Amino acid sequence: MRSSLVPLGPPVSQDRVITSFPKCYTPAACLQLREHFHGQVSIACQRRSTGTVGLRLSKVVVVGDLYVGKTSLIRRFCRNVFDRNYKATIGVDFEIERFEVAGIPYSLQIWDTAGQEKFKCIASAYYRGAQVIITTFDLTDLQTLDHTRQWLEDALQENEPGTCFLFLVGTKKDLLSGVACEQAEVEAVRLANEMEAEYWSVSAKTGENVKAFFSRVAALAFERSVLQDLERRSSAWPQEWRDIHPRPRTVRGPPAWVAVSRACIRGLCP
Ligand SMILES: Nc1nc2c(ncn2[C@@H]2O[C@H](COP(=O)(O)OP(=O)(O)OP(=O)(O)O)[C@@H](O)[C@H]2O)c(=O)[nH]1
Ligand SMILES: [Mg+2]
Repeated sequence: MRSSLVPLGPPVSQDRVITSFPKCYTPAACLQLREHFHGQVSIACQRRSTGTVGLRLSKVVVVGDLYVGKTSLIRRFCRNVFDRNYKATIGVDFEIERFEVAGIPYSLQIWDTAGQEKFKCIASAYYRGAQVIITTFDLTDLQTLDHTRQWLEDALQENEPGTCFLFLVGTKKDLLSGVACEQAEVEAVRLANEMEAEYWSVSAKTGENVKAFFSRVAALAFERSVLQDLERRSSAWPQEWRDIHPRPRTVRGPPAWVAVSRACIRGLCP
């Protein structure tokens, strides 16, 4: 069903509509194995009770060494183009990508940062407030994988602990044969687990896994945004109502405090 909450601009294109929870790349390095939305999120979406989630932009920051293919990955996803010529990113750039997730409009603001050392101080000023950090490396150059720890550390430093989803992405998958790719992936999966990140291999040149990857990012970020919104709204209940009616673990029907407030409006409360 199309959402009635689309706030701005033309309708979301059909290939940005996410109805079922996208699968991970490999269960060996996966942020969550569920293949459906969290129960509370599904119910909130069905009821169109997702608060301001549809009106906000969730920030995604892409970091990694120069030349690993950050810009190419973002341009493949957002514009469906690939340029074989290298043009270094100077500082930062961003794209806004609109989705519809479980019937609710949802937007990602995807920040492309410079990998060159001389631009790092400009780029790092934009790490703050990230909901998702995507750390990238080149599958054909495992030195760039070694550097991902530092990139991640720098990005995490600007954010509150535990507030970001982390992804580790190997780029240029088209340049590796089956066995070489598998070997690189074993290393990467090991590191992803240490980082508590989800692992993906992609190719901006062929487009392999690019849409699946960003759909996964959007679905996970959306789900967390809705859960946070539900949490925020329920913790905004007046304290005395929360004492009498503890927050329900699952949203079935209007929450308890709605019934209480309706009763109060009708003059039935003490
Ligand atoms: N074969 C192949 N080449 C790629 C792929 N992705 C990027 N490239 C090439 O790798 C080079 C660097 O790509 P960019 O996307 O500009 O790299 P970047 O990480 O944004 O670099 P900085 O902006 O300097 O940090 C370019 O020549 C791209 O054409 C890919 O998936 N396959
Ligand atoms: Mg770039």
